[in-house]
Amino acid sequence: MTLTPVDDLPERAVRVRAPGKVNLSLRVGGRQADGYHPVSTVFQAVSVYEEVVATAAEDYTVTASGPQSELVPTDGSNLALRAARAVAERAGVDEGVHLHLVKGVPVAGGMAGGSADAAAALVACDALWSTGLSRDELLELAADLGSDVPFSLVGHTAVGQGRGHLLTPALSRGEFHWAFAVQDRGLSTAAVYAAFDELHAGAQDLEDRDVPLMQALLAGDATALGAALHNDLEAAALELDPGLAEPLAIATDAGALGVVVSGSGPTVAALARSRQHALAIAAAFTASGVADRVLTATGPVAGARVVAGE
Ligand SMILES: C[C@](O)(CO)[C@H](O)COP(=O)(O)OP(=O)(O)OC[C@H]1O[C@@H](n2ccc(N)nc2=O)[C@H](O)[C@@H]1O
Ligand SMILES: Nc1ncnc2c1ncn2[C@@H]1O[C@H](COP(=O)(O)OP(=O)(O)OP(=O)(O)O)[C@@H](O)[C@H]1O
Repeated sequence: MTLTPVDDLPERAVRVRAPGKVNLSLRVGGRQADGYHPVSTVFQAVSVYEEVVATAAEDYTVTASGPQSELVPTDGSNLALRAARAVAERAGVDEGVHLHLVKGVPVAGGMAGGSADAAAALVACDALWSTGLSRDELLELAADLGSDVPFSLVGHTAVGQGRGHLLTPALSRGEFHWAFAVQDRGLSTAAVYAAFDELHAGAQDLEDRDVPLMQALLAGDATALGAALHNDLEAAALELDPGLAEPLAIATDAGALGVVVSGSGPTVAALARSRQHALAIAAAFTASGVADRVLTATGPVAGARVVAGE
C-alpha cells in the first residue's frame, strides 16, 4: 500500500493528534487485590496535544521532540512503541514502524501525555498498516496499555469507571477555558496512589456524587462546573509536593471559577470565565513564579485522530 504524501510527510507515513485530559472529578475507592483502585471520574479532553508521526520501517524505534522530551523513554518501555507492537500482534503485521512524538502535554504531569501518545500510536499504526481494527478492538488494546489510554482515544467528555478505562460518553454544552500551571518536576502516578492509601483507610463511596457536575456540563455553566471540580488524589499530590499549594492559591486569587490538581498532578488546572481570563490566570502563574511553564486550552475536544497521510 502506498499512502498519498501529504504536506511534509514522507510516503507511507501517518500523522495523528491526540489530546491531554483533565479529570473534572476523580473519586477513588480502596485499593483492590490487583493493585489498582476503583475510580469514578469525569474526563474532559483539552486542546493540549500530542502529535505522533508513524513512518513505515523495518524495526520499532521512537524519537521525541518538544518540551520535556528528554524525559521520555526511547526504549521498549515507551508507551507509544508498546501500542504499535500491540497493533502488529493483534493484526498479524510483520513489519516495523518509526514513531516520532511531538510532546505538547506535560510529561508525568497528570494530563495523560504518555496515554495520548499510546492512543495516537494505536490509531496511526492501524491506518499505516490498513489493519482495519474495530473501535472495540482498539479500545481493548488501549485498556491493556494503561487506565487513561481509552479516554485519549475517544476524547470529548466521558465518565470513567473500573480503573478509569470503562467509558460512558457524557453530554456537555459549549466550550470551557482553562489555564494550567506546569512543573518541570513530575509526580509518579503509582506514588500518588500509594500516598492516597496512607491518607485514606477503607473504601470511599463512589456512587452518584457528581450529579451537580453533570448538570453543570449539560447546561454549559462554567461557574457551576468550577464549584463542582473535585479530586480525591489532590491531598496525596500535595503531601508529596507541598509547593503545589502555591499555584492553587494564585489561581483562586486570580478569580478562577474552580481550581484542581489535574489527575495525579503536579499540573494545576484552573477553570476560567473566558479565553481572556484564562490568559490572565496564566499571567498570574508566570508573574508569581509558581509554574515552570503555563498553558491555556479549551475543552472538550475530540480524541485521537488522523490529521495527515490517510
Ligand atoms: C490518575 C489518573 O490519570 C486519573 O485519570 C489515572 O488513574 C492514572 O492512569 P494511568 O496513568 O493510565 O495509570 P496506569 O498506567 O494504568 O497505572 C499506573 C499505576 O497507577 C496506579 N493506579 C492507576 C489507576 C487506578 N485506577 N488505580 C491505581 O492504583 C497503579 O499503582 C498503577 O500501577
Ligand atoms: N510516550 C511516553 N511519553 C511520556 N512518558 C512516557 C511515555 N512512555 C512511557 N513513559 C513513562 O511514563 C511516565 C508517565 O508519563 P505520562 O506523561 O504519561 O504521565 P502522566 O501524564 O502523569 O500520566 P497520567 O495522567 O495518565 O497519570 C513517564 O515518567 C515516563 O517514564
